Amino acid sequence: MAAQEGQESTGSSSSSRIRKKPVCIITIGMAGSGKSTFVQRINAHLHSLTPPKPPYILNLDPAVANVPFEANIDIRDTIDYHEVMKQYNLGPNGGILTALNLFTTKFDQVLDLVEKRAENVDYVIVDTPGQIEIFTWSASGAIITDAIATALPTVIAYVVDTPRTVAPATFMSNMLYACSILYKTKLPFIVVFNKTDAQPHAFALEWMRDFEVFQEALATHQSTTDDEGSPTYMNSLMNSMSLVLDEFYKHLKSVGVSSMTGDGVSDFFEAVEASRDEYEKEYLPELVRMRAQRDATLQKQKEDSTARMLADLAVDRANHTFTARDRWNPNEEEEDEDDGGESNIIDRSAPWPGQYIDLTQARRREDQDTTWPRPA
Ligand SMILES: Nc1nc2c(ncn2[C@@H]2O[C@H](COP(=O)(O)OP(=O)(O)OP(=O)(O)O)[C@@H](O)[C@H]2O)c(=O)[nH]1
Repeated sequence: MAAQEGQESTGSSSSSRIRKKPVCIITIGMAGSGKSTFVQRINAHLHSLTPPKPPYILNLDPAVANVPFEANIDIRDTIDYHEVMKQYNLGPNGGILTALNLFTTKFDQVLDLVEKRAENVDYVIVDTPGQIEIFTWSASGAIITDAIATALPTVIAYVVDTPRTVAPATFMSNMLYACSILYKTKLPFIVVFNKTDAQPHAFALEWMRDFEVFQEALATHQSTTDDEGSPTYMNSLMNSMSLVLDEFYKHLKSVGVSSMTGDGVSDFFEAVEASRDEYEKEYLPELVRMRAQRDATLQKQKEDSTARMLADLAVDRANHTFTARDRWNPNEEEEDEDDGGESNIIDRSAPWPGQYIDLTQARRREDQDTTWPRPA
């Protein structure tokens, strides 16, 4: 409801005369933290609003057997994870990574579909693979995140299994991981302490607010001195880390949610709306600056290679054999790398006017003899 109110209350402002772009929520978290249940909960929340605001959902987990929500685009419709494992002779993690790599090659089509729907939805939700590192530390994860963040205001929802982080050392490891993702993506970041019905997250907020309380908790959980009475290496390390994290916590939004009961979901959407502003004020200008820098570098490279090519041509002109061989022949057929605009990403939702969706492609059929391209 908060999100809805947030949108309506700004409805009269001059900036909102142009329709706001949807916010993309990328859900990341350790295996079993409750990502899919969380996505289903926020999906249900958006459907329950008046009027309902159904989101556009992307499932990027090729290995998941069942998802509790109806995804609009599902990686499993395009990539058969078991087939990838078989053909490339891979284990489960290699299979998920290769499936994600293959899907990334089609991500421009996904973005096209998302952008077509941007007029009609307020939120795009992305569920990521269960093995967190496959998304956060792979080239394809970075490409997908960057592509989405360039097209839409984007926020990372980092889902934490609260009952499993009550031990200070585990809590700190989880927060260090969150910190690494924040610095890698540089996107607005919300820590979602999930499963608060099983374990309230007040302890986590207290540890994040006051590092001395956290250090006390550390001291009670493990011995802080060795046999000679000096602080143990682990103790010193964790104390220093907690000081580093103290800075990180200052820039962090955190909410407690129960994906089971729905408790805290409104707080989450308030944090999302605040993150949209953060994206527009901080991330977008930085993105524009980096893009301008990249364009300038590319332009410089282009000018350098043009200069080199002209110099080479000057040398070649002295040699008539090369000149004759390299002359452009208009009758020669050019190699066409375009696939003719053929699309094989499936949008499961109702087609919009003019859009043809071949539902026979919605599931890979047993009789299809697909040969995946070998990885380079
Ligand atoms: N008590 C409680 N259990 C939850 C909550 N959210 C998720 N769970 C449970 O946590 C388990 C894992 O949930 P999933 O949604 O499958 O987690 P996931 O992160 O998507 O799992 P992977 O995709 O395998 O990484 C399931 O048994 C859920 O029922 C919650 O808010 N409260």
